[in-house]
Amino acid sequence: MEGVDHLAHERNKSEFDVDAMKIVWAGSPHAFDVSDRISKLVASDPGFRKDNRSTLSRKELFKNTLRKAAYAWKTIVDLRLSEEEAAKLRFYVDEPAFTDLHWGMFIPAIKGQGTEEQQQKWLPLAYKMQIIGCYAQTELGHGSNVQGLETTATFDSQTDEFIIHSPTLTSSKWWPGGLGKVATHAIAYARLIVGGREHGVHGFIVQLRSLEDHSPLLGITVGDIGMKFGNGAYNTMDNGVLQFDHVRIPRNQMLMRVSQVTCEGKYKQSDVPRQLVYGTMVYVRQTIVADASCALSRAVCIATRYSAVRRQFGSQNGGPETQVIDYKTQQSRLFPLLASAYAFRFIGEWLKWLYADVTQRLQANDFSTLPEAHACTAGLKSLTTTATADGIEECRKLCGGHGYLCSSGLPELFAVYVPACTYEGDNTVLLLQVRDMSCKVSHEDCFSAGVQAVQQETSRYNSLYDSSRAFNAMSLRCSKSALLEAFEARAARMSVACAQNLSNFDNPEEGFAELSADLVEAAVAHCQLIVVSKFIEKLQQEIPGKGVKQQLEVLCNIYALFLLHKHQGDFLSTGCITPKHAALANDELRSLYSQVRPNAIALVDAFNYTDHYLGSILGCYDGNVYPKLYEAAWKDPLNESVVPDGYHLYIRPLLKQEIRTARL
Ligand SMILES: CC/C=C\C/C=C\C/C=C\C/C=C/C(=O)SCCNC(=O)CCNC(=O)[C@H](O)C(C)(C)COP(=O)(O)OP(=O)(O)OC[C@H]1O[C@@H](n2cnc3c(N)ncnc32)[C@H](O)[C@@H]1OP(=O)(O)O
Ligand SMILES: Cc1cc2nc3c(=O)[nH]c(=O)nc-3n(C[C@H](O)[C@H](O)[C@H](O)COP(=O)(O)OP(=O)(O)OC[C@H]3O[C@@H](n4cnc5c(N)ncnc54)[C@H](O)[C@@H]3O)c2cc1C
Repeated sequence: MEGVDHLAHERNKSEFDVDAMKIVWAGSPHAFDVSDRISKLVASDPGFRKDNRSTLSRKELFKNTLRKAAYAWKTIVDLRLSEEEAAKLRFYVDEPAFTDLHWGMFIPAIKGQGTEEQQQKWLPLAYKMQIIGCYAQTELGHGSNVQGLETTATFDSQTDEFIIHSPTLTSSKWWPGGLGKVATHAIAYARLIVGGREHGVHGFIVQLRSLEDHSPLLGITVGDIGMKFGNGAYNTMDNGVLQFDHVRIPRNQMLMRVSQVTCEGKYKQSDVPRQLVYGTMVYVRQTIVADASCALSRAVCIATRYSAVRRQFGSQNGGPETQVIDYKTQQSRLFPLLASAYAFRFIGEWLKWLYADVTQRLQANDFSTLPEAHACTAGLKSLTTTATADGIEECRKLCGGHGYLCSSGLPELFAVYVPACTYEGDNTVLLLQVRDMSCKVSHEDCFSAGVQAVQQETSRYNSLYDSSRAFNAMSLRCSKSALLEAFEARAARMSVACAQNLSNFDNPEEGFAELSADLVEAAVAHCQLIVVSKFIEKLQQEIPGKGVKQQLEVLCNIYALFLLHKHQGDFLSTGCITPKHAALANDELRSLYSQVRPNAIALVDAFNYTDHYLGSILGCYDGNVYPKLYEAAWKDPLNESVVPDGYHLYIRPLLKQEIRTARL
């Protein structure tokens, strides 16, 4: 029935103020207002329709993306949207496009690595989209190993130019989004050579295409790298290939905040650390963490609403069957993901704060917190994207057969999301960067000390071990500090074990390589500790709204106890908890799931997603799933004719046993 809310009875059960939770989720009343307004604007504009993506050919899909990007820009300009509103609009349009890289990497790279003069020249053009940029770092032969890039930038003092060149096939730029068909400019990373000496990888602004007719400039070979995973999905993006054949650019197009080349051919390194060349990646990794909560919450919203609609088994005396959300197994798979979505929201907020703090310090030439920012963004990007990709797939399974339909929205969401585990740094490679993060992570101090500090860490571990032995059922249930200490003790113990094993090797590099799988596990433990500690910190703030804080307390406990249950081997083997505690944690989880159950629908309503953004029949707000699935099936292009194309050629001869003579 049109207009009936099939989930109203679920909404009536909720025990907290959903509107207040919407503000907590958005971050502030202002952020809620912007997000709410812009999401509705996009949802109500047919120009942003997206329900036909999976049936379009690549060419149609890409042209449609170009149209939408142009239409989005027109909307932004016509409505004079602020930078914040424009970013939200691109977010809710919900289609990977060249604009992501233009706004998300090209502009930040110029801001972070360009001199004042370079920023003044290039940023106004980029802000008005009079040039469109991409971020061309990865090559066919090297992605993770940035120092292994082969493209060269050789200074020619005679002409005051750099010559950008791809000396080998493997030096071809490969993957940059927006490069394939759209970008007019690139930040290209190349090995700098001045006076025959190499100075490592630096960024250069290179024009690729004519601003008149879009043809590639002299010496540039450029194109798309081909279809990627999934129908529709990330194929709206023109990931590209690029070769330079001795392309000349003026000297002042090397990004020169970190180091400079003078017209006499002198290479000068400023006080700024070399790692700032990697600064754009730190920025984007931080935004990827915030995005993880969006993607996971979207999948969880779909799976939760559908689980309340779907019924299987358990009918008593002809009454309705059981809603699948009432099965304990469904709850134990779904509710930890709901809790993770909230946990990632808050860690994203914290990381945003951390990044803003580092940026402010960098502007004042204080580079002291850069290593920690790098370790935290790398580790948390890895943790949250892995959990989100796995979580989306779990949500698909939680929706049974219908989750496999494109109209559930979940296959496309997974296909679009899963490369987040690879881009901006492969998740394993990034976890290996967490080696500098401290064993002494607490909620005041999340950073630094170094795995080598074995003695200090061992004594820290011992004291944590003593306090964690004081655990009992009450402390697991009521005391956040007991939980936090268990996570601290586990992370500390795992780091100490790595450090002790490392000290058995004469050559640290060899030890590091040999023990890298253990180091990765220790890094995950640290990152989980940070997420738990920041969730607890969030709860220490004032949170207005009836019952809102209580719901968040429950979710925080679920997040922590679920991890404790899942990784109980680590917790038990490090002696942080006893088998009895592990069993108590499990009992407590079941009780927490029962507390979430009546609030589950309201907790996903708090994400405030429009049906347009969700893009899922199973997740639609009114829960009117079956008529919508039935209707959508008939709209499939295959159903345009009753007898399919190909009947006379392939089906009829088969039925008439003429197949051996038919020409296939
Ligand atoms: C709003 C946002 C919108 C849009 C964008 C979002 C999504 C769009 C979708 C996709 C876009 C995708 C883009 C890309 O993928 S761009 C390419 C990204 N590439 C990578 O991430 C490569 C991964 N590799 C690396 O980051 C590094 O090379 C790696 C850290 C793995 C290398 O380590 P290594 O130690 O071998 O390197 P060195 O260069 O020798 O470094 C030595 C030293 O420096 C420290 N370090 C490394 N990276 C950083 C950094 N980023 N910041 C600060 N410090 C850094 C490193 O730890 C070493 O320290 P130390 O041990 O103390 O010497
Ligand atoms: C959709 C998408 C969009 C992208 N967009 C861009 C873009 O806009 N600009 C750009 O420049 N790049 C882009 N990239 C490239 C991306 O950044 C790289 O693919 C990524 O950094 C991984 O590097 P790689 O491909 O070299 O993986 P590899 O390093 O070759 O990884 C292969 C395997 O080796 C393992 N491995 C590698 N090194 C180590 C190690 N030291 N220790 C242990 N294991 C290791 C990895 O864990 C992985 O399992 C994009 C990639 C994708 C998929």
